[in-house]
Amino acid sequence: MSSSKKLVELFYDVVSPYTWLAFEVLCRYRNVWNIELKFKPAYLGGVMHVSGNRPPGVVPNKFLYMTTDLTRLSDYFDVPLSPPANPFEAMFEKGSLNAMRFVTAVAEKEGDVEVERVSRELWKRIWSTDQDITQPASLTEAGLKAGLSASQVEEFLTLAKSQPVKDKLKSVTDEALKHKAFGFPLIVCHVNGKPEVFWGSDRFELMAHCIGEKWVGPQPGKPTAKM
Ligand SMILES: N[C@@H](CCC(=O)N[C@@H](CS)C(=O)NCC(=O)O)C(=O)O
Repeated sequence: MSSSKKLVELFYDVVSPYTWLAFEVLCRYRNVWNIELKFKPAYLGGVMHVSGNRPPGVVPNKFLYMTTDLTRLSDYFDVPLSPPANPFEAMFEKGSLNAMRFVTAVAEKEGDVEVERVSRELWKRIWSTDQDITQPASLTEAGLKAGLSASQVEEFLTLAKSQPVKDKLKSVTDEALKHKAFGFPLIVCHVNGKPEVFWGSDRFELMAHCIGEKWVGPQPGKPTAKM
């Protein structure tokens, strides 16, 4: 990493639709801003539990608002978000523990490219095509689509059940909690040795200001405003 590059860490969990937006934006800006983007797969359930927070979707009016909000955001960010038929089942009953252990296993053995691709495929399943992300067959499908070989997928499925990978996911989640996380996306920008912590996919303008960069909308490569 060139010394002038600012380190930007994205703490994420594929159970979070807002985090998918932040993930895609940061992937787009990675080559526009002078940053090194570091993926930090973590477990939102743990963050919620330890911080004493409650998922926003459990308040019925907030849930309704979020459904509308996500539809608008999908268009604005150009990310194919589409809520599952039963978001409560997908988010709270099935959850993302297995999926995030799988991503953690990939992160332990592979580089950013693989982690990015596998994470995106899992997000597509839960937040676009309404598919399971808990079963080994589901993780296998996501892994293969992300370009992993069948033997790599097999290895990561086994690793995901191992204590070191479980501990790693917990330690990254603890790291987010040390930054006082209460939800995701949690984006930590290291500016002059100091961590600047942002929550949400709606803080990019402020974040850009803090790191001395320019926010030009969610699609930096494309012309702005539809007139
Ligand atoms: N305003 C934020 C909302 C992000 C959000 O609601 N994230 C959820 C997970 S999908 C969360 O962590 N919520 C915690 C809370 O609302 O306190 C955004 O636009 O990104």
